[in-house]
Amino acid sequence: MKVAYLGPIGSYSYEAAKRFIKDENIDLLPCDTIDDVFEVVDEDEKTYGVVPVENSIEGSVSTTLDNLLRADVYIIREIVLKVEHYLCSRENTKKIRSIASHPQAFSQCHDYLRQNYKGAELIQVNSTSYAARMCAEGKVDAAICSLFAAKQNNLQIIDGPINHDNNFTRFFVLNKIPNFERGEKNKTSIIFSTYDKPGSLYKILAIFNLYDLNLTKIESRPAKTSLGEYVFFVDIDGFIDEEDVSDALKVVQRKSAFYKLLGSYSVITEVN
Ligand SMILES: O=C(O)C(=O)C[C@]1(C(=O)O)C=C[C@@H](O)C=C1
Repeated sequence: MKVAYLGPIGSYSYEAAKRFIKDENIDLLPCDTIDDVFEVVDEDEKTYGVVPVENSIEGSVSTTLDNLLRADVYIIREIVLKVEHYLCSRENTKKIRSIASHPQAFSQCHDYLRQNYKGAELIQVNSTSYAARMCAEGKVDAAICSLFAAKQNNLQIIDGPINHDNNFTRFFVLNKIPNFERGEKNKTSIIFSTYDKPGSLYKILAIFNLYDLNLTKIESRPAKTSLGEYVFFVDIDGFIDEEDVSDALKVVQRKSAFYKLLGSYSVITEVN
């Protein structure tokens, strides 16, 4: 068994992957992009994948949602981590003209950057740990990354945490096999689309109401078929083996133009 994650070592996805494997001696496989993580999971049922899906400040990671729509993989676990970003550099200097990080991390530090580094060039890269590596190689003046990534790359901490308060990211663990395992806190995720008729979304939502199910998230994304066509991502409080959940989903499936079960999984929340 292997666990693929958005690398290199020291990304928040790496932290989430470590929470998933606990102390077991399992190979971690760093990938350059979220697309690559989905690809390796889709190709090999022995490989698990860890991807970020949603942040409490910046919202959904659209690449992850789009891959969930496309790929033939399932969500088997959710991991929630508190995310704390630091501004790091090779030297303890205030002269910072270029800063590298992941776009999500820049957004999570938006106010700090506006107040302190308004003129700096912000260079978007694939992950915060990649940004740390670039900084160590002298390609940028600073990086926004975790303490662990800074340490891995021998960087000095200039400031931090520099993110907005209440900064949490949800990660999904993916696998090709729908090996759904219930835990203490469980969720079930689906994607559906409606027919283009008055009240069609309302009628689907009425099914969840009828079965007294709590939705923890609903989000629309372009269906990528034509402009104005959408799919809806829904997370439900509850596990697929609960009668109300499985009965409701049977009806939702019957009434939807498109339906996909993404997974039923337990949630691990680690907020330090
Ligand atoms: O760049 C990383 O370290 C990641 O794991 C990606 C990611 C994200 O895409 O949301 C993960 C957590 C943080 O919210 C910022 C970046």
